[in-house]
Amino acid sequence: MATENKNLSVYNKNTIPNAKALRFGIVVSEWNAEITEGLFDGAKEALIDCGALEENITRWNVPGSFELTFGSKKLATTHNVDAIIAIGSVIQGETKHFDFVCSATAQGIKDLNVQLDIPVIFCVLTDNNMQQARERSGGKHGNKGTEAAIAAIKMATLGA
Ligand SMILES: Nc1c(NC[C@H](O)[C@H](O)[C@H](O)CO)[nH]c(=O)[nH]c1=O
Ligand SMILES: CC(=O)[C@@H](O)COP(=O)(O)O
Repeated sequence: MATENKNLSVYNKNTIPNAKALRFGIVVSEWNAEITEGLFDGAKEALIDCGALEENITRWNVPGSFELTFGSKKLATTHNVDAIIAIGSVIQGETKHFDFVCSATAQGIKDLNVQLDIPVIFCVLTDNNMQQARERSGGKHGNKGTEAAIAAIKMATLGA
């Protein structure tokens, strides 16, 4: 199912564990800040709506999506968190750089999920244009930050 046919912000709290005892790290890329701030707001709002305490949410900023891997690894190895949400917005430009940034970021975050003992949630939009990014960070398709927060809670409590 494509995002076109799904609202990223819809969730059923009855199916989600309470997050009161959980600690979260959120690493936010500064590229396309209009988009990444919207994703961050959606993620933070959903975490708190599901019981997380604001003081248990640690935010770090990194320059771009490519740096999300290092930032997430450093946060995970220096702070006691139960899950990390890596937030970025990559938008196609004139060159192939988009392809390399998207691939490296996805592979890097995937690798962290193999190497670390906590989940790192891939909250990186990879859009053809700004309109698509706006539609997925609080627009008509909802907010991928919300979706990522729910995934973080579910993965942090997996098997509990
Ligand atoms: N064009 C975008 C970038 N590019 C920057 C890279 O992510 C990286 O910071 C740079 O190559 C230095 O290592 N980053 C985004 O997050 N979004 C873009 O659209
Ligand atoms: C994803 C990018 O790095 C891209 O926005 C950079 O733009 P360009 O390909 O025009 O240099």
